[in-house]
Amino acid sequence: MSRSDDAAGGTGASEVDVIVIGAGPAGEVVAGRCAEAGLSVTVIEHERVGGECSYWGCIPSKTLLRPGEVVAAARAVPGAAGAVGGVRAGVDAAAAFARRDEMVGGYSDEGQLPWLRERGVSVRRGAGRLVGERRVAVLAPDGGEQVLTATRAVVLATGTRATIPPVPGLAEADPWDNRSATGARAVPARLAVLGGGAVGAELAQAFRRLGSAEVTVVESGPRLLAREEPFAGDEVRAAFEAEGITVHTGRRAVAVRREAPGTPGGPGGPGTPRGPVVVTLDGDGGPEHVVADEILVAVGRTPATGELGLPVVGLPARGFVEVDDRMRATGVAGDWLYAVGDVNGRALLTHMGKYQARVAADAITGRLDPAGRPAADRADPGAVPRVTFTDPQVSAVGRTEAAARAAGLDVRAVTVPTASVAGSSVRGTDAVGTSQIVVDTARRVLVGATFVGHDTQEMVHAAAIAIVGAVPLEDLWHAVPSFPTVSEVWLRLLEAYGL
Ligand SMILES: Cc1cc2nc3c(=O)[nH]c(=O)nc-3n(C[C@H](O)[C@H](O)[C@H](O)COP(=O)(O)OP(=O)(O)OC[C@H]3O[C@@H](n4cnc5c(N)ncnc54)[C@H](O)[C@@H]3O)c2cc1C
Ligand SMILES: NC(=O)c1ccc[n+]([C@@H]2O[C@H](COP(=O)([O-])OP(=O)(O)OC[C@H]3O[C@@H](n4cnc5c(N)ncnc54)[C@H](O)[C@@H]3O)[C@@H](O)[C@H]2O)c1
Repeated sequence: MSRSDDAAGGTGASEVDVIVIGAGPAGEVVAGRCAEAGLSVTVIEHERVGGECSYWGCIPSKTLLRPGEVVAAARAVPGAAGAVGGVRAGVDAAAAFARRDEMVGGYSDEGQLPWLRERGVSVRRGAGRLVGERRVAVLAPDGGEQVLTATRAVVLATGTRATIPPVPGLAEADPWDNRSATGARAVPARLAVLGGGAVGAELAQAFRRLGSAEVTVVESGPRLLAREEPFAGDEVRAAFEAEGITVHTGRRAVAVRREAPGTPGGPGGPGTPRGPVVVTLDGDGGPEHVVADEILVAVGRTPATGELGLPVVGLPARGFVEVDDRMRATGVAGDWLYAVGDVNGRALLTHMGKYQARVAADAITGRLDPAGRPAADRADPGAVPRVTFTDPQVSAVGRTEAAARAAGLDVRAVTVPTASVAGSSVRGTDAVGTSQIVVDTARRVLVGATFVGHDTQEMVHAAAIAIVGAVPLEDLWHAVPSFPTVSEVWLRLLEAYGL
């Protein structure tokens, strides 16, 4: 089988071992790992190799959060505080945007191609869609179409797009989604954010610290970060309110109006300023309207499956592609169709998509896992790590207390203040947050852990290892945390449990 690399525009082979549709983080990894195992692989991408994460997700959002985080951290350290102004005054938005541009490679995927090239993966530019069993049509940017055949497997890795809810007037108001927000070139004076999940919370704080005078988060559920422990959302809310971000929970936008959309080239003509947007809220307890200069929609994700031709193989035309633990699409016979990453809806996180990609590649190539077992997803749902990069951070892995009980586990949760250890105080005067472990009382092992606080992002992997390794509490007792680190919170938690 030929291994032509047509990333530069060649034609490539029409029959290969594996075809991957979508070259985001999940698609890249499944393609690379299959190729490393000696298979011929073509990956089809209609935008940029690297996907949402690289250009409009993880990377730009974390880059835009970072300046505000550093300035806030410095302000909490007597001796350093004088070197920076106020939390927002110290942030240079133009320089932050320039750094963002650098981190996204100037929105070019040139830097992402060598990794695939080195593995002999062929990249086809165009939109892929299923046209039969193991058959995929590629619609090239020039309108040409070619049908490719996979002798072994087709892997769907097309990810998701921002969901725009059917709120009257919202679409006409030309709202921001994660792409426009992470790609912003100016800071709106007033920003309204619909949705208080990870996207909404991170970007609300990023823009407040980049200089937005008013940021208002409207969340329909009872709290921010609903997937996490309730105390996490409450503590992030308290931090938001302390720095002037308004949070409305239990409220929905029922109408949106923008007098003059005024986008460059739009109804108001090139360069016309956009008029303010007025968001009408339902529910009680707060204002009826929020007025802002931009409105960011962050209410969840819609799988990019509508154009994939799924009915051809007997699957519903839209929605997430359901998979088994080997990442095979359920309901499709013959073990040839796989789905990895956001598109299967299991865990919408880059690292989990890449883990699923390794599982799928090994399932396709027949490689056993390091323990000699057939490749399978053994992390989800019990050991999914996640970090929300707000300040304070919410770093968690495994099940929340409620999710553990819902899964039928008999658990006991203990909490301690993250600030109860010297490492937190040495870091600064602003220590906040709660840390918690959720313990399976029958096995005396961790099934969940959450650390809210500063610099907790690096603590979560220790908890992941404790959960995946099913380390008994009695053994964890001998894992001595260094002094003075924030990790000493582990010791406080074990003591709180009664050890
Ligand atoms: C603002 C924001 C911040 C985030 N921050 C984090 C974070 O900090 N950490 C984290 O773990 N996750 C984060 N995420 C989630 C993360 O971005 C996704 O989980 C991840 O990008 C999913 O990877 P994927 O490969 O499954 O899909 P995607 O990254 O969406 O890639 C799919 C690719 O498929 C292509 N494609 C789609 N349809 C077709 C087609 N028919 N033919 C050819 N190509 C096609 C697309 O162009 C795209 O390149 C964030 C998301 C957002 C929106
Ligand atoms: N740091 C990270 O790892 C990170 C950062 C960003 C995104 N992500 C991933 O991206 C995924 C998508 O994030 P997201 O924040 O878009 O979705 P989400 O599902 O996490 O949160 C969306 C929120 O919007 C609320 N909502 C829904 N409809 C609403 C409406 N009409 N009005 C007001 N609120 C409404 C929901 O109650 C929910 O709390 C997440 O699942 C997460 O895994 C991860």
